Amino acid sequence: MRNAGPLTYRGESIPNTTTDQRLLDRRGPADWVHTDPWRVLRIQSEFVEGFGLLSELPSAVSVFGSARIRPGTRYYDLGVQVGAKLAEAGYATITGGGPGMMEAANKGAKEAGGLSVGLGIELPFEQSLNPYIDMGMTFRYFFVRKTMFVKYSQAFVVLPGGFGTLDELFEAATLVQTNKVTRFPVVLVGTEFWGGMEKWIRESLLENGLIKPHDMELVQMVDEPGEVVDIIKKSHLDIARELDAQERARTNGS
Ligand SMILES: CC(C)=CCNc1ncnc2c1ncn2[C@@H]1O[C@H](COP(=O)(O)O)[C@@H](O)[C@H]1O
Repeated sequence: MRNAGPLTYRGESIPNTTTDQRLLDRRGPADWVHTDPWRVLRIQSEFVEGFGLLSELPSAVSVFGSARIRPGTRYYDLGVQVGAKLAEAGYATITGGGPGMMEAANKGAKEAGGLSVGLGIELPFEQSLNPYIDMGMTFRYFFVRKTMFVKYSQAFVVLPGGFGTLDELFEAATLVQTNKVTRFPVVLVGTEFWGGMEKWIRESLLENGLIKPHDMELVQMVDEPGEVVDIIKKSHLDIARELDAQERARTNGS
């Protein structure tokens, strides 16, 4: 008889090698490393690592913005202030971990004593997580990384940025619009920067009936870092009250 892990073999069914021998004794062809079934395992391991890193994170806000804005500019300073205000309000700051506005928000958060998190992405050119990150992970897959931003933060703040930032903004807007996430504030910072887009959304999307009037309220726009935090705090307070009322109604009803 032979036990192979949970399996039992007897008589002629007993294999002539052990599982360890089959694993360790031969190399075999390596083509499977480049196949989708193997990639699925890698994708799975990214979810496992990401959930492991972030599942005990305190309340957090994801901050998005351009990778290209340099230190010493007014937008960079705005990013630093946003990170600092979030830290002062007790929120961890999660960014894409890269340079520019991501670095600015991480810097502000860290220097104000908050928890600063960076979720980087593997890119075709060399790049490392910015130096203001307390906890970080670099992802291979954009879609795994995006899940982490949504799952482990309670609000999105969007600073000036390009295609990457727009992608993150509209993903959030779509998730809220389709009720995939509920009660999730999305705040744009910089009326001068975002005002043109809001006008276009109103004139082209709303007026052609491509979005509903209340969809315009899914995203709020402000200038001051303090206002960003006020909106998020108010929204979270409203949610807490609503959950409390639901709980009281449930216990009264039972
Ligand atoms: C200098 C350079 C281009 C570095 C790129 N390095 C990056 N590192 C991490 N996240 C990034 C990077 N580029 C884009 N992203 C993601 O896309 C957004 C910025 O893209 P963009 O610069 O607005 O379009 C960020 O919020 C971030 O989540």
